[in-house]
Amino acid sequence: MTEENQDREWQEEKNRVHLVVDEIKRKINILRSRVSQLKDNVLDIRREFWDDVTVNIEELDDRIETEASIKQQQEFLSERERSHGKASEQLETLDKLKHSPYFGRIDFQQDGEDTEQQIYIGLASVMDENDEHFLVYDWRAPIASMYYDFPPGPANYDTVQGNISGEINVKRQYLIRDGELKGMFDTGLTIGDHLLQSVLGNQASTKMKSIVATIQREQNRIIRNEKHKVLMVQGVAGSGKTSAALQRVAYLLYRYRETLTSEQMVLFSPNPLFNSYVSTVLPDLGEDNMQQMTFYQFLDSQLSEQFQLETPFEQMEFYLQQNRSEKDSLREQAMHYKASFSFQQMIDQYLDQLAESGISFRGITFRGQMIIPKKAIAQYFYKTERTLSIPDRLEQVSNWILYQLKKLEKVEREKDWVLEETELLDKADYMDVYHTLQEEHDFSEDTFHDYEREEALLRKRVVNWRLRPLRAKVKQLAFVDVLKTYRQLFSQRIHQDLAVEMPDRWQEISQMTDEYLAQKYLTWEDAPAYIYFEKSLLGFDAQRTIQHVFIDEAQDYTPMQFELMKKMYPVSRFTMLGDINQGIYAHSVAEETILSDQLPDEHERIVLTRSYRSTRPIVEFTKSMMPDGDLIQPFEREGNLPIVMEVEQPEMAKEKVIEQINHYQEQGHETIAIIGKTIKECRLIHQYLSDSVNVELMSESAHTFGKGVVVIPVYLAKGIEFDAVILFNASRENYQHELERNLFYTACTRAMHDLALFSIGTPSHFVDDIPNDLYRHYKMHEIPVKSSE
Ligand SMILES: Nc1ncnc2c1ncn2[C@@H]1O[C@H](COP(=O)(O)OP(=O)(O)OP(=O)(O)O)[C@@H](O)[C@H]1O
Repeated sequence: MTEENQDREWQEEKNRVHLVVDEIKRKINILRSRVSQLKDNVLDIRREFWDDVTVNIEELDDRIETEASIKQQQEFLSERERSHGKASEQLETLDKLKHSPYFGRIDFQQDGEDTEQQIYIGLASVMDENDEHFLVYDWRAPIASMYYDFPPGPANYDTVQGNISGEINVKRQYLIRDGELKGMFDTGLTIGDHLLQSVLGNQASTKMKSIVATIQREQNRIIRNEKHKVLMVQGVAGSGKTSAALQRVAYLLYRYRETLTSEQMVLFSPNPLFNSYVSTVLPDLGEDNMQQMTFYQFLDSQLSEQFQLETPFEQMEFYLQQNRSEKDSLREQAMHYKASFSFQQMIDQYLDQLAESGISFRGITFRGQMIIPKKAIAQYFYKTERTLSIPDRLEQVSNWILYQLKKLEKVEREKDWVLEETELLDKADYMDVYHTLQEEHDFSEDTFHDYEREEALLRKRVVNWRLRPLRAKVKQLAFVDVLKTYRQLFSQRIHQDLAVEMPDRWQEISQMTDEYLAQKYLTWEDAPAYIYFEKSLLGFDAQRTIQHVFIDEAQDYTPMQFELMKKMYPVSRFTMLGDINQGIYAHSVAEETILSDQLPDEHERIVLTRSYRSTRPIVEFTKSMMPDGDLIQPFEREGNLPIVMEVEQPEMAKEKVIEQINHYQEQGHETIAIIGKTIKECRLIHQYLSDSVNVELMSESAHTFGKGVVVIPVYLAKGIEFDAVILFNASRENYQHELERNLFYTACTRAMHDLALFSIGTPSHFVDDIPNDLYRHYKMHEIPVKSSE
């Protein structure tokens, strides 16, 4: 293109930006007055709510009419509120678009058509003044997918009517800030190395950013995938798994906007810090956040008050402790076994046995008296139809018990204690009884036996009131002693009959498990198993409204945990994202995880190998420590070589770390993480540094982090990134086991621009695997000061 043409084109594009921004501003003005009108409307309706309702409660007909009138008024108010909410959201989106209305363009010539279409792509659609043509297409529109999927040349996209093919003649990126065109580039194969370079070169933020302008083709496959019930993504560190997952949520909310809402989606995240880290992405995209929770919160909500539940981080701290006792190593073995598929099979087989015999029941007592002994309940249960599931059979038992309670109720009403307790009834009960009597009079005109009738009604109330909690418990199937039944699994008698693989020291493991259960303490490895067992026995209270479940850091989930989720969310689709190299729980190294497992369901697997987060030197360094590291490709972004600094003792490390922090801050790094292996180590680091540097300690309870320097254990830094990372003690002593390799790798891959490893003593052998030219190695010796005599 000649320079003159270039200038002309630049001017045209500049003018177009102004034109679109002007149209957006015009729309904002109209919308603003509509929003304020709707707001006044809503306030007026609320203020005058009762004026417009006909209230008359004298007669039955009047009451019905009053109710209808209230309902009508309520519906009118809700409709206005909804319209106001919708218009306010549109206004917010337009406010964003006014600064940057679009970021991309493709010129597409559809096969068989004469004219080409210019498709401008932005955060949301904008129509022209007459609502006839798109000035901007939403990035999620079907036609916009070609922007992410194809370089200039032949291209196609799917629509509801079928696939449409043609030719992309121009593919262009724009940088528009404050409503002004700042730059534009014609792009080739990948979307704007230019733009991506500049985005990735920015400082890390304490909140995750949206990537719509630079989504890569392989990420787009994740975002728009709709074929399979289970989508599984194995992506290397920093490959954009979380980013793609969040854009996918936004995509689905757009694609199914008539039927899907953010409340019907759940994201399982690794820790509460991560929750807040990603919380701004969807609102930035103009969508509401989906539900977010950790698996711990999920389990905790299921266990209610029954148990004390160990957190995954407590388990991790246990696992990482240096000096282990004999009992500790037994628990370690138990942790592996309980994460295995064999253990799930053991539970399933045990459940099969329980269908024949062995469930422990609780007898039903009323006022201290046994009314239905557990033996009778067991007998009734084991007489029910065996082809039915256990939960269905228990439902039958529940109905039978409720029927017995009904019979009992009649007998109890006549007893003396009931009369005594009528005095305990409150005023409202007496009033109710009085009204009932009055109504009865209205109908029968029979005032005879008033006193007896009142007493009978009061007696009925007392017994009903006393039986109510019992009935509720029966409905909850509390007559099944789940814990006792589960504990039987760990008694020798039961497991002898099970045809599953047992670990070497099963007997000791059983005993240990039983001891924990007796204390109502659930270790992290026991909790999913217990809930799986409980729900299989009593029935899953399935959440059928949830349509999509996203599991981030999926490599840390066991098949049993996944099984639980599938049963809790039976109609949901699953998107699972993880990295086998970042498995940091004991089981994720040795046992099956949902990423390594062959999923029985129909699923699609997408592999991401390009890492965007870190500079090329950091990726080259980190990938060299992983066995399959060759598969990891860095995005070409230059930077400093990582540093490995070996010091003799902690005092020296402290001094050097402070120097390094200062150096990073001078370079303009705003978020710096000093990563430790355990919280214990982090507390020590914090103590070392806090009198010289402003540092914040992040513990399990942390929900947000700010700019500055933080000290954080690896497991809480998961999924998050920082401008610079300092690994405090990368020594051989501290990092040696295979599980620790993953921790080590996860810590190092949190760095965007700079990475420094400090080692007190010889560095970990994971560093030995890295070629020397990929880092700078310093060894600091203390120079003995000669004392002058
Ligand atoms: N297409 C993209 N355009 C711009 N930035 C991107 C893109 N893909 C990823 N990134 C950036 O790369 C970084 C890593 O992304 P993200 O956290 O989503 O990766 P991840 O695979 O979930 O990482 P990890 O597993 O290591 O936690 C983020 O800063 C993200 O903004």
